[in-house]
Amino acid sequence: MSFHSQVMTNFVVVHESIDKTILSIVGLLLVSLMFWIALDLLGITSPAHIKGLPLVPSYPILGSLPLVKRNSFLKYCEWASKYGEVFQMRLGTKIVIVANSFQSIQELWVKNGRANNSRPQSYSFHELLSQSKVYTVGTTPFSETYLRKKKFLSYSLNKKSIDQRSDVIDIETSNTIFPLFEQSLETGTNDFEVLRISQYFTLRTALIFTYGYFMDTRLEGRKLADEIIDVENAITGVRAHTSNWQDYLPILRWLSPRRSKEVSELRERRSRYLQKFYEYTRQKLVDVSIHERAAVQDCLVARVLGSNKGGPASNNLDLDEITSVCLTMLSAGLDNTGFNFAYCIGQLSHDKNIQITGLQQIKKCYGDNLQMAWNNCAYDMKCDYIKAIVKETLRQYTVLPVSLPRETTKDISYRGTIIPAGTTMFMNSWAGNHDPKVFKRTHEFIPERFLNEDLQLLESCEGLTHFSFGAGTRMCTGSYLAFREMYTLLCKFIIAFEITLPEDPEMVMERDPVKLNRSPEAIAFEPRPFKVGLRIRDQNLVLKLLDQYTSEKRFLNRRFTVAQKFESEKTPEQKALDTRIQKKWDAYLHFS
Ligand code: HEM
Repeated sequence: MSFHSQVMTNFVVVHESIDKTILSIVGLLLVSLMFWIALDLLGITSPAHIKGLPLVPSYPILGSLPLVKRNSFLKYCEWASKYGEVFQMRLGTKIVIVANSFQSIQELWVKNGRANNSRPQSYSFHELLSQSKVYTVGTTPFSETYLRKKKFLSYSLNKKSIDQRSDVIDIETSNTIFPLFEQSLETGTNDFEVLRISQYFTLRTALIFTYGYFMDTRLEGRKLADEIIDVENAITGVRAHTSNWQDYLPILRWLSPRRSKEVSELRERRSRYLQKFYEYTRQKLVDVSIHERAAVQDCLVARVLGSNKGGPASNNLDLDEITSVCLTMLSAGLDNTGFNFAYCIGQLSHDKNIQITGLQQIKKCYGDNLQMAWNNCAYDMKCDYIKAIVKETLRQYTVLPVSLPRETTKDISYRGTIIPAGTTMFMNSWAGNHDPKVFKRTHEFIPERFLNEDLQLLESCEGLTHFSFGAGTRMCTGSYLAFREMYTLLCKFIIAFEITLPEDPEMVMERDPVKLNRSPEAIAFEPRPFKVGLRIRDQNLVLKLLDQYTSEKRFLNRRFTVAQKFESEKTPEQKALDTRIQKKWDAYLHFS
């Protein structure tokens, strides 16, 4: 046999043996899969169902996962009309209950609030993203640490605390609108994208409340602001309820290393800016200059670190808990408030009448001098019509169409069925907010549905009127802040501009939140890019406001002038504190 044919023969033999090995592995996998399916169909590996609640269609092993990957809330609405307003579904190894009507949500979330008060842990979010076990307050399961963080945050975000810091909202809403004036006056531009603008606003406000950090998103702060918005936005993808299959099928965790890498990169990027801000505040607090300390003394971190005595339990928080609270402040409203506000302005660009009534009602509350209205709206929230527009935006848009998931900590008795402790529950807030039994012409944008004939808020509308902030014991802690931010920004937009459709028909906002959504697999509705026309109503008013703004800005710059303190000037106590906190951060962050 020639050398060549010898090599060929060996090659064929080796090849055949590899083929056989592959075939045997594939065969083994197939047999195992069949065996697994058989066990599953016999109910041996499938999770136990809850007796007495309708169970929706599902596949072996996967359950309903393939059916609810995109726009799950619409599938739930479809199933609710077939099987009943509350049903159970199987997601991989879990059973989940879904509530789909105004009444059933009230019953399961409000009436049974004490039993329905924890959060389930998910692999993607709690293990991959938050390896250091620092997650937001809203995703922390019910526990001692949750109660400590919640108590501190509730105190910081209650009506009284926010009322005391209305000046921040006042200034930052002006900081949002004045650049639009300037751009409009200088370049004659009318068409603007409001989404990023409102995200910058929410971020700046959160940074001041949390760290006493003033960010100029027009200039040097923009790059960092974009980084934060992008990271937080990518993280909402990781938090999606039903599109991360590895959360429900542990076997898939072995098969998705790429996802793990992406998630750990997000975690590191997030850690970097959290540390930067925390360091900023800490440095300012030990500064000898009164001005430097004054700039940060009212913020949350200052309260925790003890320079400001106000607030309960603040000294009991450890570093992980402080980080969790700060993270919550930064991330919880960023997309939610920004997306809602952008949607609201997009709606108004379609509806001139709402703007005309809005302006009339603002004048009715504050008099014809609109400068007065501009200067006061952040402090007194007097105009019910504007409140109704904000409420209708929250209801109609329902930025989290399926609210944050819950886990029961006690048994719940629901219409003859026992829902055991440890069950995961989804609130279909989209369905609750569009329940035709409660909201007539439910898919239309009608602020008047919350008002009486005199355009005053209906008494029944002072309380829980929609589920966009959730409901019950774990309802959104930042709802008052978010509402006030949206109210003030909206008042000022209506005072300043006539809001029209943009010149480019391609950029007109789609009014249906479902069609407008660019990421049907994510936890939140995220509007596709759109523009609105913003035409200045009254140039004289704008000039007066700009004048006032320039002097306010000068005042602010004086108050918060940044001056770096030299290490050599620090007292030994200040240095010791620095080292102690730095050590903790190093241990926590493991920076590359
Ligand atoms: C329009 C803006 C916002 C919307 C639509 C929104 C919506 C929600 C929803 C649906 C929940 C889950 C509630 C539940 O399980 O019943 C939640 C929880 C929470 N939100 Fe918001 N949120 C907004 C803004 C904010 C802001 C600005 C903050 C703080 C700065 C905040 C802080 C929280 C916290 C701490 C929780 C967790 C509450 C807990 O688990 O005890 N939210 N939010």
